[in-house]
Parts: sequence; structure tokens; C-alpha cells
Amino acid sequence: FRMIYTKPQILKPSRSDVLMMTPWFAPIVWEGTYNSEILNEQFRRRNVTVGLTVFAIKKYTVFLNKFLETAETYFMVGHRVNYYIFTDRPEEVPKVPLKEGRNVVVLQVQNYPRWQEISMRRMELINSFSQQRFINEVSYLVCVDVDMRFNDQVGVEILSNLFGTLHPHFYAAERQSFTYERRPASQAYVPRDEGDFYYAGGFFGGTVMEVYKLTKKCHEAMMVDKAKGIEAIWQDESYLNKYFVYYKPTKILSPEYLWDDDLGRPEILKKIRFLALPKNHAAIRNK
Ligand SMILES: CC(=O)N[C@H]1[C@@H](OP(=O)(O)OP(=O)(O)OC[C@H]2O[C@@H](n3ccc(=O)[nH]c3=O)[C@H](O)[C@@H]2O)O[C@H](CO)[C@H](O)[C@@H]1O
Ligand SMILES: [Mn+2]
Repeated sequence: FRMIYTKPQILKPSRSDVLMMTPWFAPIVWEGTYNSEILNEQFRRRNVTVGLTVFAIKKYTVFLNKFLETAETYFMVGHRVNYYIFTDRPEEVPKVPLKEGRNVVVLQVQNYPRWQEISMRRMELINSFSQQRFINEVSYLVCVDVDMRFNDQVGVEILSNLFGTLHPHFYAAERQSFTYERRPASQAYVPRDEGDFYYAGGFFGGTVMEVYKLTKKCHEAMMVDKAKGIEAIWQDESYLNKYFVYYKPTKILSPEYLWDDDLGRPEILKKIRFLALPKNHAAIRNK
């Protein structure tokens, strides 16, 4: 067995235009900074299974077909994958042809009238299924929005104990302009002089144990706020951001992993791997 590739160069960093490491030594994943062959070999040896959780409640089932089709092309190619599809409309889950080692698991759940509540309740549901089921079936969970399509490789380079993704609107922004929850009465409150990055609600994950802990804390914080009649400014995303200030991710995904073409395509993006789909809010939300 041989592994042939160009050796790493200590005096020639692979990227000089972006931060590749946080001050707490978590890698930030950008194209050009890692070698997939090495990583694939390491994860294949462990025979890792990855769970991809996605919610398609009410009208959002329309997104499943493109989501699953593109995931079959780009998500964790060559590895074992379980798609966990949470839905209130199991009959609307499309039958997409799957490659070997990949399964769709449909989990029927209730819906809520408000889209904000649907988005937030993902924390509670991921938490309870982690304990009941995911812990026995997968090593890692990847938790994403459904109104998205894969557009390039998303592989094992993202996996780590706990990971979050830089929000495409704020990756270059100053702390003061992050849209953290700023009301001290909320459990999601982050003071103006704290916080590292602004993370997207639509792409986080880690080991089942770490995702269990994260979703438990976020759900509990939401319930404390709810009892006081408070809902954080960006719902689950606000609670996630609060969590990451105090429980720092061990890996961070660059905006390659969650992009929105409304922002154009800046030079630093060598790949666009996971892309927001335009959606007509009036036609799709609360339907
Ligand atoms: C890309 C990204 O970072 N998106 C985040 C952003 O909004 P978005 O505007 O992207 O929120 P969204 O409408 O996509 O809702 C979040 C997710 O909840 C699910 N859903 C929602 C409504 C519904 O009727 N049915 C349904 O299934 C679905 O999986 C959807 O992708 O902010 C939200 C909270 O405000 C969440 O933190 C999202 O993760
Ligand atoms: Mn979305």
C-alpha cells in the first residue's frame, strides 16, 4: 500500500488569503487546505457512517427531490450515509435512487403553525432522536436546511467532534455587526464584546454525543425564553450562536459550505459546495 501526493510545505501555507485556524486551534475548512485522499482513507478505515438530518415539514417537501439527488452526487461520496428525513407528510418523500451503503429513513413528526417554531423545534427533535436512535446507527450527524442543493463535494473534511459553518453574510464582518440576540433577557443573549464568528443555523454537526449536548442546551434555552414570551431574533440560529461562544467548535466550515448566490461569487471561494435555493416565502412558509 502506497500513498502518493505532494508533501506539506511548512514554509508555504496552502492559503494565505484566508484564516485557516482559529485561536483555539480549530481548523477552518477551505478548498486547497486539505487532502481528501488522506482524509477519505482515514475515515474509510473506521468504516464511519454519517447521518444527514433534514426537515421537510408542510410545503418544504418540494425541496427534497433536488436535495437528495444532489446529495447522492456530492455528499460523503464513498462513505456510508443515512438520510434522516423528518416530515409530517411521509407520502410526499420522493423515491430517489441511492448508491450502495446509503439509506433514507423517514421519521414522521408533527408540524407547527408558525415557520419559526418549525425551524426551532428541529433542536428538540434532533435531540430526542439522537438519544433514541442516531447514537446506535451513526458516528456523526450533519444537520442542514432543506431549501438547498449540493453543488460540489462535501466530504469527510467537515467531520469533527463539533462543527459550525460561517454564515455567508457575515464571514468578513466585525463583531459589532453580527446579528446575535442582543436583549439581555434572552437566553440567546451575546454581549457586544463577545463572540468569534456568526454561524449559520442551516449547517452544523459533530459526533452524535456533541450534537445531543448542543441540541439539548439550545432547546432548553428556547423553552426558558418561551415561558417569558421571548423568541430570539433569528430563532434557532441565535441559540446556536450563543452555544458556540461558550462551547467552541472543533472545526469550522468556510462559506463554501453554505453559500447564497445573491452575494455573488467572491475570489476567495474556490468552490461552492452547498447553495441556498431561491424561495418564494409567501408561497412556501406557513403552508
Ligand atoms: C441557511 C441558514 O442558515 N438558514 C437558517 C435561517 O433561515 P432560512 O430563511 O433559510 O429558514 P428556512 O425557511 O429554510 O427554515 C429553516 C428550515 O426549517 C424547515 N422548515 C421550515 C418551515 C417549514 O414550513 N417547513 C420546514 O420544513 C426546513 O428544513 C427549512 O430549511 O434562519 C433560520 C431561523 O430563522 C434557521 O436558523 C435556518 O437554519
Ligand atoms: Mn433555509
